[in-house]
Amino acid sequence: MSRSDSSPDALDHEQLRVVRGRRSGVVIAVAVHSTQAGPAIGGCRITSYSHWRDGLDDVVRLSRAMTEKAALAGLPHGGGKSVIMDADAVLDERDRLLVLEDLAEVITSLDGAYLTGPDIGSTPEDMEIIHGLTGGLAFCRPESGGGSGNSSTATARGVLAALDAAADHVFGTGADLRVGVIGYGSVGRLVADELAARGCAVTTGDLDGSRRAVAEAAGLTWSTEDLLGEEFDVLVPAAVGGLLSEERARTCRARLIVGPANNQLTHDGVGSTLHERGVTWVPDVVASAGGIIHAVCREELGLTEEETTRRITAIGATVTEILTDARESGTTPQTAARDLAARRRTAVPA
Ligand SMILES: NC(=O)c1ccc[n+]([C@@H]2O[C@H](COP(=O)([O-])OP(=O)(O)OC[C@H]3O[C@@H](n4cnc5c(N)ncnc54)[C@H](O)[C@@H]3O)[C@@H](O)[C@H]2O)c1
Repeated sequence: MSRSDSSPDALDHEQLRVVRGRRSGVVIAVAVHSTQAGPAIGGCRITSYSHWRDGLDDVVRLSRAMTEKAALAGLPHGGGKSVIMDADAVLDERDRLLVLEDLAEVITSLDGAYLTGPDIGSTPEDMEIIHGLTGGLAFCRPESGGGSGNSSTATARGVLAALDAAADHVFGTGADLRVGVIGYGSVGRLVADELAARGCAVTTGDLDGSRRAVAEAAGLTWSTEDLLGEEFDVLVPAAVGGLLSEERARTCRARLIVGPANNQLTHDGVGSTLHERGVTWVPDVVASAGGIIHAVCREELGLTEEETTRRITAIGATVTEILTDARESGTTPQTAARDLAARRRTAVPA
């Protein structure tokens, strides 16, 4: 490791850099969890923390999850993540550039071990800038710059593949589903609208009430209630992470939970609570991978859109494998996903 850190969670990381940017003065952390299968990939999160240690915890946790996500998706990559710990520092365009230059400097110093992409607070346009400054170490650039563009459509496609496979596993093929979608944003909207178009009874809600008219026009029921407490066959978390706490896992009334939000569980034990209550939870590292599969396949591997779509849809087969393994071995889907990721990490195709 490049820097010693008191957090034991960071000790399984190959590299961890925490710097105060010399141009911006902002604290930036970059974590490379693994390069075993190839260079680490993972987005750049720009957000504010009450203490820099919280940002460090985030980058460590998120980069480890990226190693699992890349392995489960069959990508020739390990996991990494970067965190810029002051969202206010990028409000002004000139200041934003200084922060991006600082981040690019850290990425360059890692000698190709880490490639970044967009995450909360960062954009495809930011990736264009970092791509230029680092000589190509950023993905998900705008289509106008030769990149693969917005990842929401691919992410939604992956969520639908995961949902279809999991619903077949839990309810049997062709069941009429009542679905709740938490968050009617870029991905949630695509998933909710598609399910409604297929004839499912879909309820959605969003902190942003201005989305209600669009949702209702698409045939959805709008709710201002906490959808975790409502009765659904399937619940799709498509808002922020950390939605499923121990307490909420004990009271939630859905039978299946599958969605794109990253880091849905507040801690690993929540997965066991859901399992004990007979709620099937599809790990977000599997369900949310469509976007990154699209970016890597199009920008790096040079695959056609058709082949890329095939790889995204294969998320469904991975979900079936995980849920079948969990059922047969009596473990949680989380444990089954980790085991499968470990097996795939050593056998990643190009
Ligand atoms: N966009 C992608 O390609 C992608 C890829 C992987 C994972 N994800 C994850 O999926 C989730 C959704 O991504 P997105 O791109 O649609 O984000 P988004 O910001 O476009 O949409 C999220 C929506 O959730 C709403 N929201 C926030 N907190 C809420 C709450 N407590 N209750 C109800 N609504 C709430 C927001 O108002 C917003 O409309 C995020 O967690 C993101 O990290 C997205």
